[in-house]
Amino acid sequence: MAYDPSKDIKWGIAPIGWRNDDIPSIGKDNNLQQLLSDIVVAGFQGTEVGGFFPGPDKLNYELKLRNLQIAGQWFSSFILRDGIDKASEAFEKHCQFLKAVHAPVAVVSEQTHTIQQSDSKNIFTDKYHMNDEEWDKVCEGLNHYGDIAAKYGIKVAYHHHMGTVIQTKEETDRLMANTDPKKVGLLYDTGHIAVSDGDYMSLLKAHIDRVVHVHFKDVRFDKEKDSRERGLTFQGSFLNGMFTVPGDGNLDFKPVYKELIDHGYKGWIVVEAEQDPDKANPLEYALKAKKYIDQELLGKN
Ligand SMILES: O=C1C[C@@H](O)[C@H](O)[C@@H](O)C1=O
Ligand SMILES: [Co+2]
Repeated sequence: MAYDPSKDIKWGIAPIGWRNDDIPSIGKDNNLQQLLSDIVVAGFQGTEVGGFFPGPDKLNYELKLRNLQIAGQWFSSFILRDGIDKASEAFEKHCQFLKAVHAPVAVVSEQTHTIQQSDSKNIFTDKYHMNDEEWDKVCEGLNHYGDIAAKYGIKVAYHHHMGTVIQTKEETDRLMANTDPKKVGLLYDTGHIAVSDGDYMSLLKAHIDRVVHVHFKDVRFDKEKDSRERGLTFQGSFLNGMFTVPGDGNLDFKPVYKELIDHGYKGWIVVEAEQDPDKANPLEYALKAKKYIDQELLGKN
């Protein structure tokens, strides 16, 4: 069948604008029903699973009422800390949940040594760099995850992420080179690579054939500069307004979207903007993102 982006690409928005798994106190009054109904109002087709979501039966029931789907769910991987066998047991449980909610991808991030939740480390300068032995172990473990995920009809979408062992393009290049393309796909996150490397197109162009999931996160350059100058933590930076929804910050999503469709990308594009919901009303920002996507990327009036 001919490629048709209007059918082959699904648009979602992540719960992170409503409630943040890294800081559970943020947005704690926004419940599941409120979140899912806001997503319908804003015109998205689905979301990712948040830490506060219920089990599959209740979740599937609430999704069906609103004709929404689950795109995937974050998995905090600890291959280096726990070893491949123990980490794989946890990953297999994750895949069982994803299968029960009909999600196509597992969003994987190696969290050993991460400074993402640190309340003191400078997110712009203090990340950990793996040695050769650690690199080999992570790549081996991720290939193993690929085998597990395949049993459940799910793909591994590896998330390069600020403050983690795989953050930069150089690190993502090494990961892609040392894992099996049939087992390990890439999650391309505009916001994380823009803050890490500045250039957010090269990573996409280099690995477009591995991309199985996409996060659209915009960056406010003035807030990024301020956060960098003040040496803020990851949480401090997003509470300072570093991230926002597409169309509200300084990244240009047109070449990103063009690159994806020029290469026949099939899958989800999920808007993901962590902000303080008390300052950035989640529904208002979801509507803003959808308007930008419709008008600027899809050419709708
Ligand atoms: O995909 C993501 C999941 C979050 O937990 C994370 O902190 C955020 O920055 C992100 O990109
Ligand atoms: Co992301």
